[in-house]
Amino acid sequence: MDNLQGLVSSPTELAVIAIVPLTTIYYWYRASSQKGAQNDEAPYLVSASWPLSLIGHVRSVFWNNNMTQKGYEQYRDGMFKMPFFGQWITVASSKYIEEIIHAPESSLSFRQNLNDQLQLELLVGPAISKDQIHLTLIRILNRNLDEIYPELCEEVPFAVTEEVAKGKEIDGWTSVPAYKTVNGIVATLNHRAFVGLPECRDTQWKAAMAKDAQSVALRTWLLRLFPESKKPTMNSFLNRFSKPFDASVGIVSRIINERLNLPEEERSNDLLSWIITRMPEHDPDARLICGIFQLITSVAQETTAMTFAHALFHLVAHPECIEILREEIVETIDGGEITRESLDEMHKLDSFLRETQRMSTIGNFTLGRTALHDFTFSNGVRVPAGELIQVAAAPMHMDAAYYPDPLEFKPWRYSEQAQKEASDGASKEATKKAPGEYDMVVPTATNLSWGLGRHACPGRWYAVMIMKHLMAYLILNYDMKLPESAKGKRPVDLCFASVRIPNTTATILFKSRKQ
Ligand code: HEM
Repeated sequence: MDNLQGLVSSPTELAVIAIVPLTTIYYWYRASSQKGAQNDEAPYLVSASWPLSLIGHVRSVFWNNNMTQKGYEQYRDGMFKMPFFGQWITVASSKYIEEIIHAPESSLSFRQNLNDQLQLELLVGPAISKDQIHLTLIRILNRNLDEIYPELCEEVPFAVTEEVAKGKEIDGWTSVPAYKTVNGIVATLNHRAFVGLPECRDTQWKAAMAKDAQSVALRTWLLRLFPESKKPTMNSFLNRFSKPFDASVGIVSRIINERLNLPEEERSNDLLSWIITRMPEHDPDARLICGIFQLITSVAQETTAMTFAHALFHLVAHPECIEILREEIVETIDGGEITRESLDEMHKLDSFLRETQRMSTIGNFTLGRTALHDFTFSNGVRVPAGELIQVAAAPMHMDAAYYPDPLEFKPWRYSEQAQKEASDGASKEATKKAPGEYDMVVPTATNLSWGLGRHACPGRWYAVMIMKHLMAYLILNYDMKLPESAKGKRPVDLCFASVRIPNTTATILFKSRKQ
């Protein structure tokens, strides 16, 4: 448990971590009552016998990364079963990726898994779980990136200055808790893109959204403890005390009314307006709008903030990269401002970010699918109906079969490879087949940070745009370094359940280069 020491930054985090062992025991109890695996299912990685499997359940929460890595190495081209939140999930190796992504939704369901993880049907209703309105909205977001970009450019200096100013002055540098700072900056940027001014800078709005995100996460956690048939009753019971999105529904109602009083072409061009436009004008359901808005904001927030904070820790742990990146940025913008086009020309920056994402993949698993009926892989392994399938993404990203010197941080791994292939006549054909294969935004069969196939993250263009711009801005405008006490070492991550969370308490020192 030493990877938790010094990493808990608030009583809420402590409370959540304290609840986890109890929940784990409950999940273990529930999973132990399931019937054992049959011969045609994947082999168990750890003992499934009662009561030994409790150890496996505890390990899958606190040492999930070690456990997944062990299974990956032991069943290299195969599959194994491991405990995960009250289930025994089947974890497949890279050999089966194609079968998973090409299986129809009616047999391996992405939606069912998303619904189970987030309890969307009960908390938001069928607009997301069945009608997939979030996908329509993110498609609109992608079409509007050119319009949103200038707003983000305007917001970045404000968000960075505001968050860095909260730090402590030490010898001419400002010391800030890095992950918290990144979270604050990303939240402001997302709110600027999703709801616009003035709300994106309004502390009341941000507090309401954060409170809703927390209470919805807690409600989801609670509902997942109950069998499917009991969940609606439990949800109605909990609704007597508080309803989902209670904190923001009042503010959202006010904004809806303000916007509906404007002709459509005068409403701000943001996520909230796009949602409102898709609701019946005479009776827009503010709570439903909050639910859809909150879902998209939450998935955008956690993922982007964690990925960026990991990258920032890699940057200060490899200070030699700062000057090289700065040179590329200065040369690319050539005395002007950072633009969307210039971001496309920053190949080293792109490569640096992709390498940090490879080494610090935020989720051990990806391509999660629920088997809606018994599903049999080409190797004859059967996954029973209702069970979850995952692919071990993080171990794959550290596998020498796919990445030479996988444990070494090679920031220019992708830009150099792309350059080599472009200048190598013999491989031009291959380059043509996979344009931009090494670009950060491109999911591949060996880089699963965005998933793969038809459910690959639809928000990745937006996320990459934000992360590249923000990193370029910070490198241009700030000197950054680790405090002496870190002794040049990248702060240790918190690996909890299947998530790799950036160190929540470590600090980074910032100094404005304008002074
Ligand atoms: C660095 C940031 C991000 C990472 C690493 C990330 C990663 C992922 C991954 C791994 C998946 C699952 C893919 C699969 O299993 O095949 C996913 C799905 C999804 N992501 Fe992201 N994501 C990020 C940012 C965002 C942003 C900014 C948005 C919204 C603006 C977003 C919206 C979604 C949605 C809606 C889905 C579900 C797609 C579906 O229903 O088919 N993500 N993301």
